[in-house]
Amino acid sequence: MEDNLPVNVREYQELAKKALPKMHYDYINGGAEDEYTLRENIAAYGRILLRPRVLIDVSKIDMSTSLLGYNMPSPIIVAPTGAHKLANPEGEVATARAAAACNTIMMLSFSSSCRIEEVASSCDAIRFYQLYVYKRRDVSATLDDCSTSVKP
Ligand SMILES: Cc1cc2nc3c(=O)[nH]c(=O)nc-3n(C[C@H](O)[C@H](O)[C@H](O)COP(=O)(O)O)c2cc1C
Repeated sequence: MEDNLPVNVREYQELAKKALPKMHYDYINGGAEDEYTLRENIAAYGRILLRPRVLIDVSKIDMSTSLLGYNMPSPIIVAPTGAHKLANPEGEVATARAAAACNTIMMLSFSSSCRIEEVASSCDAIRFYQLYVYKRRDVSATLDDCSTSVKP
């Protein structure tokens, strides 16, 4: 394995900061308003302590679970996040391919920088779509039709 691979979120964060234009990095790294929820989310994860299973056979571990009837190898999915092309020219198509490689669920954001059909046809990940219900219900209905009509 390469020595210089990032080992945690903080190290990925540092790499992203170097690689991305400031505006794109700030959008991805920032939270809404005063970022109270962002800080609370990080603190919440910090309160979850993992007990190391020292001297226990971990050669066969099973973290599999299911979500809405879909089986997956671990309880980790791609949350809906907008504008992936800010970070990668292939955008959500690349993210969906990564989700498929991990056998996990790709949840496409309403603010996707790729078309629903484009993402759907690019990989066989299990795909969810995040739909906002607008005052103009015809807009929501069109997106709903579009997301459910693409091939499973
Ligand atoms: C850059 C960015 C873009 C996001 N875009 C969306 C979005 O388009 N739709 C949405 O429902 N949530 C969006 N979110 C919220 C995430 O889906 C998720 O709820 C949030 O990051 C908290 O999840 P976490 O605690 O697992 O990090 C976005 C979050 C980030 C950081």
